[in-house]
Amino acid sequence: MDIAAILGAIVNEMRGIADRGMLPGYIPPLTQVDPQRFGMAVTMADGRMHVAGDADEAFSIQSISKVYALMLALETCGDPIWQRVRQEPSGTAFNSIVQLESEHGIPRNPFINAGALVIADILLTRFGAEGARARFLQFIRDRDDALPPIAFDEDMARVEYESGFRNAALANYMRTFGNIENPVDAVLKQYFLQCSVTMSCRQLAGTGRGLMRGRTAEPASRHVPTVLALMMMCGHYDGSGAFAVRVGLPGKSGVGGGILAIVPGIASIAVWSPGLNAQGNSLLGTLALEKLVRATGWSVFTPHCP
Ligand SMILES: NC(=O)CC[C@H](N)C(=O)O
Repeated sequence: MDIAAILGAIVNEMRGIADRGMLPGYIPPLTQVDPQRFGMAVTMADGRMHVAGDADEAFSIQSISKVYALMLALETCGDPIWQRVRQEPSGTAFNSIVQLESEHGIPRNPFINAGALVIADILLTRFGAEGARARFLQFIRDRDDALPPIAFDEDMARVEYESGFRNAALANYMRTFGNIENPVDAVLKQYFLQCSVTMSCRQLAGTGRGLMRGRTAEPASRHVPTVLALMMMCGHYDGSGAFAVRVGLPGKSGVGGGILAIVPGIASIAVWSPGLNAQGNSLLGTLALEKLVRATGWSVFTPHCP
């Protein structure tokens, strides 16, 4: 299968599409990004990397960071984290507050904002403020040591901190149920820093290698199947069902327009197109993944031999 040719064709097709979705107006720096940008990268289990379009341009990974935060929390704090965040799809927007009241401050899953705030709180309790920042960044860097340095975008984190009233409300509300242990301020700072990490598609696909669990990959974490199951069910918020139907891969989106998708045992895929659909997921990113999966037969719901 000629993955490079498939990616090249998809990039060409995407260039010609006029409706590129909406930029997220509530995070001002993200409205400055050129919606014409489009990149894709695929890392295969044998280590080969294929890239196309703007695959080396760094973008804000935003909620894709929730995957790494969850993995770090699972690997360092283990299954007790599931007492504070559940494993169920929410069916609500990424920043929704409605379920928290009737569900006593326990978020549905770690990929909606409320759940990710709890995970940030867990990391803060475990490592302290300085330690949690450092461990988080190191954890991503350790996913692929061939990568150029990955960093926080401190300006992005500050802007979100100054205007993130909804996230502040979520954290304060959960604190009233005792499900946030640290000062809300510190939790928000940790969460926004995590969201602010910038990476290119090439880097993002590289950091997904551990989730792909290719035959040549390093020993996989026992938590990988859990993380992939949650990505499939919850990785696109109230668009997760449609994403599973259209693409058929565990994936995680961010409002920066990136999506990380995993073909277990076969490939780690990153796509970036800044315009979003109504659920806040990359409009063309989703379409491109649909096309890639159709061309390769990589949906986990399609029988295939690696
Ligand atoms: N879906 C997302 O990427 C949301 C992340 C963003 N930092 C927020 O908290 O709103």
